[in-house]
Amino acid sequence: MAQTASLEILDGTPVVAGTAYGPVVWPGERPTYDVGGHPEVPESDRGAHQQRFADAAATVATRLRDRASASSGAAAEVLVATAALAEDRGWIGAANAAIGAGAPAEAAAIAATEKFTAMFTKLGGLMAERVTDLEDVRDRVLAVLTDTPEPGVPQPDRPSVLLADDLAPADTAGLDPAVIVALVTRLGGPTSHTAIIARQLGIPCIVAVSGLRAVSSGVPVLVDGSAGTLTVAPDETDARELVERSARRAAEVAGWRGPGRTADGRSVAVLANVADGVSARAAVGHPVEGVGLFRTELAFLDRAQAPSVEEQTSLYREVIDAFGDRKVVIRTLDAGSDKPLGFVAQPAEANPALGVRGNRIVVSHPDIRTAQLDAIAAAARESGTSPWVMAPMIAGPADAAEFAAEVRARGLVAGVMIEIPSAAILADAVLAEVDFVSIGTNDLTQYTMAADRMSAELAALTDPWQPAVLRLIEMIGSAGIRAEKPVGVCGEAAADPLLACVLVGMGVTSLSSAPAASAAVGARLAQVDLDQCRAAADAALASSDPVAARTAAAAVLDSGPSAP
Ligand SMILES: C=C(OP(=O)(O)O)C(=O)O
Repeated sequence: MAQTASLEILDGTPVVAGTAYGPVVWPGERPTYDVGGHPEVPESDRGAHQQRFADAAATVATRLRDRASASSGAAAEVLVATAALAEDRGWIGAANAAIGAGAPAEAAAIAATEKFTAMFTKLGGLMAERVTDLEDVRDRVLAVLTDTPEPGVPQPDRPSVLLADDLAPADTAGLDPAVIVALVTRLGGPTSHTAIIARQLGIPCIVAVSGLRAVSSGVPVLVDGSAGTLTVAPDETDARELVERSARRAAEVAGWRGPGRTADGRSVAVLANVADGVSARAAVGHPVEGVGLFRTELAFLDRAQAPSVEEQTSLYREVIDAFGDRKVVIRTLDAGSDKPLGFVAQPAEANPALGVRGNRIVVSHPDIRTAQLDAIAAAARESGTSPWVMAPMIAGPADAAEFAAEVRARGLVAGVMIEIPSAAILADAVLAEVDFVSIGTNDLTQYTMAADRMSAELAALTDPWQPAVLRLIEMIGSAGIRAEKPVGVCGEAAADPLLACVLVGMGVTSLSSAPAASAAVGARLAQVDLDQCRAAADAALASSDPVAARTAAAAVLDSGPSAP
């Protein structure tokens, strides 16, 4: 818990952006049952207890399904999944076994749940996040068995902030965003059901906040879903102003249609990352100006045989056709490491992220790259367009020159990803060999920080705001300015509106990310001018850690466009 002169600020993991202010409400008490306080059930009554348990579980499942029918989207899916837990054969079987050994139905519900939650917790990750769901089912069954009210979230009489240890899907799915203006939980991760439904409802949300239990019902709090902070008893006028500012920003994002440019008119293409024709056609519905990264390997992950040139041509046509004459950047297969391809036979590697990955397969499988470039060239000819083509995992100018020669021999525009620190350090020499570069910040961060991008434990290290990563990006951006060649970013960093402005200040000319992020990025860029972006980049670069870099950049960017 951070503490300023008079304010307590709790930190957590940000899940849904937005700012909200209101008094705290906590969910009501869950039903209790004293397991030890009941005698063993005589054998003759055990059948009746098994029936009571089965009826109670069926009642809970039916109620959850009825609520699912009255909901939609993720909320409905989550409620159906929770109903299925109430009917789970393994869980019911464990309860029947406990009753068979003499436990009353109530104690059996508790024992069966304990057995499964222990197992889920041991498995960790997504399974561990299902513990809350099963405990909720248990409490609902207990409520039916003990004839007490169903547990759940209170209905406050004014807009309030809901705090909880964790919320069961059935609680979250029924929330009214007009009454519950923010959600903050002590437990849970960004993929928990609380998080999924908060996203669907658009309720600002933070999870994994320690110290939350010390905040009592009725205390006013300010929730910042972007920063992941909860401020206890803030100044009311300041808090309301921050909420209004956040609402204005949300409206600007909703209304942003592109094209990407700063307030003073510097064009920055806002592009989409896609995986195939389906995702490309979906991306067209967002305010994007084209495709900045077509991850071609994702279409072939389950294939044992290499796709033919014809099949590839038609896949590439689908993406090109979705965008008409707009820009499309196609990346050659990024095979290996976390994306192994069955048709790229590779001996087992002790350390695949540092192994034969991406463009490096050309040494052992030159025919695969040749076929892919031929297919891209055919798609370009057939569509009468000129897609840009780039290779992943390029270590330096020699790799870049070899790849560019192959691409240009087919009349296509040649570029490379910069995601290995060596290529960033040699950015001038790399740019001399190609027409453009695109920075893969996910891998650049992984390789710069020597931290596996898949590791939740190392999340603080795999943060693209790490000053060392920013320094490398700045080196690439400056090299692009000197070479007068485009420098894009196509990693997740391009989806962070604040970081996007910093990247532009470093010389980045296009930003490509999940299409859903495009409006927030474009709207933020439209609020700042290029000098501000440069000043924000300088402020971030002068910082010694990622949190300080973000704070310093935000201070510059939030100060409004610089004077003309
Ligand atoms: C865009 C990138 O590539 P990948 O597909 O490996 O995320 C990156 O590394 O930033």
